[in-house]
Amino acid sequence: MTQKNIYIAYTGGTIGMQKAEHGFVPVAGFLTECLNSMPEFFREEMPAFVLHEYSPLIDSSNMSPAHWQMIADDIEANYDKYDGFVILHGTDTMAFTASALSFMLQNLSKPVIITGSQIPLSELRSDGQTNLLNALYIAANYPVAEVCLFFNNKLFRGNRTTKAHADGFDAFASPNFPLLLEAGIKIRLRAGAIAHYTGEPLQVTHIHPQPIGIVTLYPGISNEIFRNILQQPVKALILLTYGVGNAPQNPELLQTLKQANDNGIVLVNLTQCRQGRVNMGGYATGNALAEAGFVSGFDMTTEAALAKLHYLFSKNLTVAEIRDKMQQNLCGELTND
Ligand SMILES: NC(=O)C[C@H](N)C(=O)O
Repeated sequence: MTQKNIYIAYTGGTIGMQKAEHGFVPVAGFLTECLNSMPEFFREEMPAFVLHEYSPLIDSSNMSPAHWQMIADDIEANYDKYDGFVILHGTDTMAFTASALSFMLQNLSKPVIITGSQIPLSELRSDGQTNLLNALYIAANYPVAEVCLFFNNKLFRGNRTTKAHADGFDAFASPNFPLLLEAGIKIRLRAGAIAHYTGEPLQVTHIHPQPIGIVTLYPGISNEIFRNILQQPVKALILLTYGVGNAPQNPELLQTLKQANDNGIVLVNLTQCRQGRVNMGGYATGNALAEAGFVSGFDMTTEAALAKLHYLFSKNLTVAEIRDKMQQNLCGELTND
């Protein structure tokens, strides 16, 4: 069997960091040096790989849509030369990048796996080696052709993930979608499907940063907050509602929201619960939001909804089309049936 060849796009994050005066920071060249000193990465069962280090390397708290574009363009430029792609990324905004790339990279017939670590690769007890080693091995041997996130022995659908633990190794969760694959003593495919070549070329959508508001409801929230956030140039509001999509039936608040909708702002209802989905027909308090113009985000994560809005607003679509597509399942990001 010919050895597979994997492209690693190294954007930064804890995995390649070193301790500095004010805390951990990424250091150019350091990760390659660490990897070269670890024979496990060069065993014959492992795929060949090249590592492309970005400059500057960043803590993922500094990620922006321009970086998502840089990663998507990098994959596109190297797409035909490699069997799969691993993106090394900080954990803080990994779920946002995974979600954005899932919309930006259409017709994938090769795996794109994002991973990183909670402890730098060079430190004692690092989770970086397991995460990267497995991501490379899975990209070569279990090529699930979608944007995935690998962490703590679990392969997730990228646009279903959220960072769920600030300082544990089990840092990611996919509350509304099963694992694609589990790496125990045996590697077992769960909801993931192994890639088959579709013949369709990769299609990359260019996205532009969009002004989008996100508000979490809480008892007593004032209408002033909404009036402020719904000013120009905001194009969409994600409201993190109670339970299955409920909000207080405050006439002034509902009028502010309805006015925003009439002004062409896309209003998306997501639940602030960790798991489950929005059903605005469940209670009068949810129905009032539907009447004000809210569309249901069903069981999307906030990360996926935000990335999807960026994606849709970057295409030449009308507001009505965007509202419509927010409720459709475009690439496995939501369940609406
Ligand atoms: N574990 C990590 O990678 C956290 C780091 N602050 C980052 O997101 O880049």
